[in-house]
Amino acid sequence: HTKRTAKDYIFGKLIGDGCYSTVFLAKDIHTGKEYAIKVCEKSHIVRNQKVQYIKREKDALNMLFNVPHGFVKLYCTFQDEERLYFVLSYAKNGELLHYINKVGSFELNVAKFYVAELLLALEKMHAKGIIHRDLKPENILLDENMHLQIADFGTVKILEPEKIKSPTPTVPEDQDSAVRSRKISFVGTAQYVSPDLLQNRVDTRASDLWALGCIIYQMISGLPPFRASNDFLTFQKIQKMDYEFPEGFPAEAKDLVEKLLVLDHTKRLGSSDTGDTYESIRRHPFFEGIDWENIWEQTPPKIS
Ligand SMILES: NC(=O)Nc1ccc2c(c1)=C(Cc1cc(-c3cccc(C(=O)NCCN4CCCCC4)c3)c[nH]1)C(=O)N=2
Repeated sequence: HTKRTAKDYIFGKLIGDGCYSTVFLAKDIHTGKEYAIKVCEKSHIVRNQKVQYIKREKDALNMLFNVPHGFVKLYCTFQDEERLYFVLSYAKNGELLHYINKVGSFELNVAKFYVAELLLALEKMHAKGIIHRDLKPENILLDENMHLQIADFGTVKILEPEKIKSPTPTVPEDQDSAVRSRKISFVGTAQYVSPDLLQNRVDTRASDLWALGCIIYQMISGLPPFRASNDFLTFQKIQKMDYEFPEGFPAEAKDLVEKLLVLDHTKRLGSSDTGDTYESIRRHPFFEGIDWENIWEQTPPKIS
């Protein structure tokens, strides 16, 4: 069909809001299909020097379009005088955070299921050299069948092809700075940002593995491990590894979290895995009983 414009959609409720974008539920007037349309104000993007982030988001989403499960899809983009539009999958059941807050904390079988789907999605993303850098329960969505979809690729780093296979971290220079300085102009959401990103300005796939550890902790306890009244104090807690497990936190989950929340990113579980799967994480006893080959076809356990 011809290039879409905003006139091809009926815009509905606001379903997401960020510093540089607003996400609306929208219906395609020709097909009746529902989408999430992410709208970015051009002037705001340019003024805040975020053009690179928008380009990387589109590249990452295009790289992931043919991965059948685990990610929102980018169907098309268009623009008008003032705005950029990304037509994305509508994950009808919204944010994982909503469910964690609604039930307080997940039962172990529910946490195990969603952590396994999240790990499979991370494997696909990292195998293509895409580091998300802002994984958190707000960016993890649930589709109409309650399967997981990672959203918001506005913070990604895309490794050059020659660096994709290397198990060692990427060199400190960052795509965010024009010169090969060690400054990283981007840091994710305080509660989930890795110490390596905070300290020596290196963001690698292991940064996402740190966030995975934080998300597992939060699914089971209801709150992220590192939290304080402001971001600076949160960063301090992260760098001092100042967190503890609540009474009754399941032993296997505790062991897995402790193997992911490791200050040295080269020693994090999975950091030394070289293939396209995190075998050392898949083998952990926490995942006992997970059917890795068929999980996307299974009916997710009820969140209650
Ligand atoms: N920054 C980004 O890129 N953000 C994005 C990108 C893509 C995207 C995205 C965000 C989405 C966010 C989203 C938000 C919601 C949502 C928000 C608020 C309410 C509801 C809602 O009521 N859904 C109906 C089912 N609910 C589910 C939750 C319990 C009550 C009943 C959905 C659904 N999907 C989405 O579906 N697709």
